[in-house]
Amino acid sequence: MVRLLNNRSTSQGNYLVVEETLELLSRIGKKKQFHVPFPIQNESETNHERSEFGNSHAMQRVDPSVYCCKCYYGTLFLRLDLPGFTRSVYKRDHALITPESHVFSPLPDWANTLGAYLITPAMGSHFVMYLAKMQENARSGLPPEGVERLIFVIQGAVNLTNSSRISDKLMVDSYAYLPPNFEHSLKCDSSATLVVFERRYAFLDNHITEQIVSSTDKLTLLETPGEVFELRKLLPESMPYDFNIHIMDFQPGEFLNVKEVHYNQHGLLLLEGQGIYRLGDSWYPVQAGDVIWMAPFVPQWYAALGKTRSQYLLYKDLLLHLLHLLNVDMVSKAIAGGCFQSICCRYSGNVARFSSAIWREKFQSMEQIYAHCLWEHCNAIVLSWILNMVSQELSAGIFFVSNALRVWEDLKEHIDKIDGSRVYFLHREIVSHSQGTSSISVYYTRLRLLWDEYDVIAPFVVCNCEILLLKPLLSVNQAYSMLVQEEGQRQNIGRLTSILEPTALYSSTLVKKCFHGVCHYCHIKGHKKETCYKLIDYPADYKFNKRKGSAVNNVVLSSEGESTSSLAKYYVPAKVPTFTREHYQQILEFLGKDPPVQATTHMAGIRFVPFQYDWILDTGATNHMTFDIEQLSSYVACDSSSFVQPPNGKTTQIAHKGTYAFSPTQTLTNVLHVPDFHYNLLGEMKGIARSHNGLYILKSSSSSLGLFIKVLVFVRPNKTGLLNKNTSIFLTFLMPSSFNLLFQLNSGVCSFGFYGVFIGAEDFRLKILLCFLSLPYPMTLIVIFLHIPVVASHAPNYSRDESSLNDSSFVHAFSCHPETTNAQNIASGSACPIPNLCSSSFSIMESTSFEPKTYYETAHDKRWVKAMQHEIHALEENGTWTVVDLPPNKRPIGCKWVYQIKYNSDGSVERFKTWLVSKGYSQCEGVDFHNTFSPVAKQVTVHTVIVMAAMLGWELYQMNVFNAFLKGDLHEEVYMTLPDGFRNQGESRVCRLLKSLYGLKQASRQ
Ligand SMILES: NC(=O)N[C@H](N)C(=O)O
Repeated sequence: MVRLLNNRSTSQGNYLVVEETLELLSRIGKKKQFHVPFPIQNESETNHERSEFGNSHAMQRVDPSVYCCKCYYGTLFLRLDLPGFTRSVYKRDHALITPESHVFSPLPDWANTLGAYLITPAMGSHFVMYLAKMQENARSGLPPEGVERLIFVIQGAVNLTNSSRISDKLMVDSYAYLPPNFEHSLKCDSSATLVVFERRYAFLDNHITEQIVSSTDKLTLLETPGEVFELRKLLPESMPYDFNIHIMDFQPGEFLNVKEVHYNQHGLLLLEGQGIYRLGDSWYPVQAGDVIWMAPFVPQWYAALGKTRSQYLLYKDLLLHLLHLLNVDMVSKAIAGGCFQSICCRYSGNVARFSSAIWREKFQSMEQIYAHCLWEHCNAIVLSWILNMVSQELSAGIFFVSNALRVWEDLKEHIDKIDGSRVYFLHREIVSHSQGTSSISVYYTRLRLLWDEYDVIAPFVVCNCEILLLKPLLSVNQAYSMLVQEEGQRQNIGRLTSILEPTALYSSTLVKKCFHGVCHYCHIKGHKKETCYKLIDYPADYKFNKRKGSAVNNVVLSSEGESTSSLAKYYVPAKVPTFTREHYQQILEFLGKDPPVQATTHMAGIRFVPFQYDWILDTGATNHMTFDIEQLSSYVACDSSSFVQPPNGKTTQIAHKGTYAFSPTQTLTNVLHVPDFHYNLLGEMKGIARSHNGLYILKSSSSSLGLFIKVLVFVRPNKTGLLNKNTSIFLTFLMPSSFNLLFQLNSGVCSFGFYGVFIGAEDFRLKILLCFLSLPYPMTLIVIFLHIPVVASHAPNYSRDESSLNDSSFVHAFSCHPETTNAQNIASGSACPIPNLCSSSFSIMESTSFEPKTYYETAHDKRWVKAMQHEIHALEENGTWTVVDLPPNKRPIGCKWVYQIKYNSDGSVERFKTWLVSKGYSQCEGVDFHNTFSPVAKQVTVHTVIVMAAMLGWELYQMNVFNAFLKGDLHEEVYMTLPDGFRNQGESRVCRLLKSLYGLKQASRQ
């Protein structure tokens, strides 16, 4: 190494070359002093080369294809000797292709010629650069239509003949430019090596290019302001030529002054000398024979090193008139090489199309071409937007499409498939997104993102929430600041209310117990036998050393109105919505009580989701309306001029008019079917109901009167948050027969709610309170009456008064404590705990249907009734049972309906599905069953069959059987009660099961 540096050069370039070699060697464990095995080329060798090239300044010029064997520096030779080593590099925005990595193969359409493609569009270029090694009697082929060609001779000589039979002999350093579609032929008698550049010609106006034959020595040196290198250009600098080839000469030590970054792409062949090329962030020692591809905008810089001149040939595109077509975004996009190539391929495809002969015919004038250029420009920009926006997975599929509209439509089609489910997902996210403990700005930002996406992919849905009812409509920012203000206020008073947060409530007061008698069971004063803890078990939170007064929870209102906390830690989240003082007073008013000295309120809860098929009360609409024709028992079509006009000002078509039956005895006539609606609206109550204390008492077609009400019921949890195990609480609302059993609570959760629409009797108040008396132990029930005016003209208005925000006091509650309820009082009507329905307004977001849990929730919903009938029909068809009288000494197991709404991928309801499930847990081994097994195919078995069918070429048929237990005969004697809805009052007959049913011990378990 020392010898090398001393003998040849101390220039930085050599030093780097050698240093790099040493570093490489040290990395592979050969770090030791070594001698350059080959002497540096001497004059005679150089002369030999010169004679081979037959050209005066070919001192270092060699055939690049064999150059690796003749390199100047033994150090490089050493490196190339290493197994698998190459200096070639291929990166996203540049490539160095060195001679040892050239691969030659016969050039198509050329005779006796081997070619090595060095730069092609596969790299991202819009041109090709290749070496053509012509052998004896070699002949060239023609480039494809519309493609122009430039050849430069680097070794040997060729004869060029054109269609006019004019011939030119081209020696080393000679070149020829051959316009697109120009007939020509290159012939070689002995051998020649050419570097060839080809690209699709970008036709412009009426300009055409001409054949040029010349050599570098005939070219004049051009001015290079600010630069020191010598520059010659092989082609004229005129409009028709869309590229040029530069010959650039550098003396040792000279370098590019400008650290160039520009839109042009380059193909470079180093003809002589050596130096350092900087490409992007990489620095490459280069020498004669090396080829470089430079993508647009790759930072580039060259310094000539060594003792002799270095010279390179440089392809440079001149898309002056197409400059706008080059889209920086596309190139700068940080994507993997393959993708990048694809973009450029596609891009060059555009250019190619632009320049094709078809275009030439297509466009008559410059205006047309410019118009098309503009189109291409927009197209390219939109394409780059799309490509930059979509995920890598998606972009892979669209790289090859060059028309932005097509890409867009493809994507739309592609993504539309999941659009529905995305809409559904967004919808649900928006509906269920709650502020929780986050600040309004966090909440707002997240919600805004959801809304923005929703707005884009789903049509605008008119929302009648309170803020949106303001006139003039607030801007989003105004609404935001209004909410922030409100947030501030609430923080000041230390309360945070969120209607979507799970809420429930316990209220109890220090009102003196109303029952003064003695329990007949334990003989202790203050309660009755029915509510005696000794008899019915103590609640877990029962305080044995109890002081007067009941448990205190979240809010304690002293006479001074201060709040304190006590038992909250047991079962109430730290920040739960609380009652405001107004609410509390309202409740007390309902209860007909004076504000106590001390009162307590507990809250816990559930999320409230309305059922789409519920009827929204007292909407103020002139007519009753339903969105669903299926709900009408009889109807007639309306003519196309029938419209309703909701308060949003739009007119909406009425499709039908018909009758809706709430129950066999209660019907609504003249109900309009308005398909555009999302809810059922009960219009003006006049005529169908009379108002009484804010309740609407329905006049029904029969003599019995009904009451519409939506109720949420919360039960106070015990201390540990759990109801006593095995505790079933039956709340019996004494209503018309079908609603007798309202619900059963045997949940282990600390609080729960129930939501439903009931048709009650006229003396509802009395009966609802009476039922509380049958509670097993003291328990506070909060009944929340909800009234949801979707298009109500009397919906709360922000401007009404400053307390309007608190008007989310949709909760009208009353507390009922068995110990505090005076049945006599209530019966005599002196206590009036029924809230005013009219004022209980509550705006709620549209939501999806919920799945009923009990038969009673579905008994009057035609869809569920239909689904149940369908299931029964299928079971009977399959011979699942026969209906028999229950034999003596036999005990039937129960059964239960299970409901599920099946959704399409777009969130719309596909169908209402029901299953009849037997209560197999009450079966006894040896009586009702002996063995348990799996009468349905296991998934793995199905897979095996499919695999076998695929392997053996079987045909597979798929059929859908409505019942899971097509087979699965029962051998045991199992009796089951008749399913709900298919049993008459007092019916004693049962189903003798012949086939398995879900839930049976004999049924599937996997
Ligand atoms: N890398 C180069 O040599 N670039 C040239 N100076 C050019 O683009 O003009």
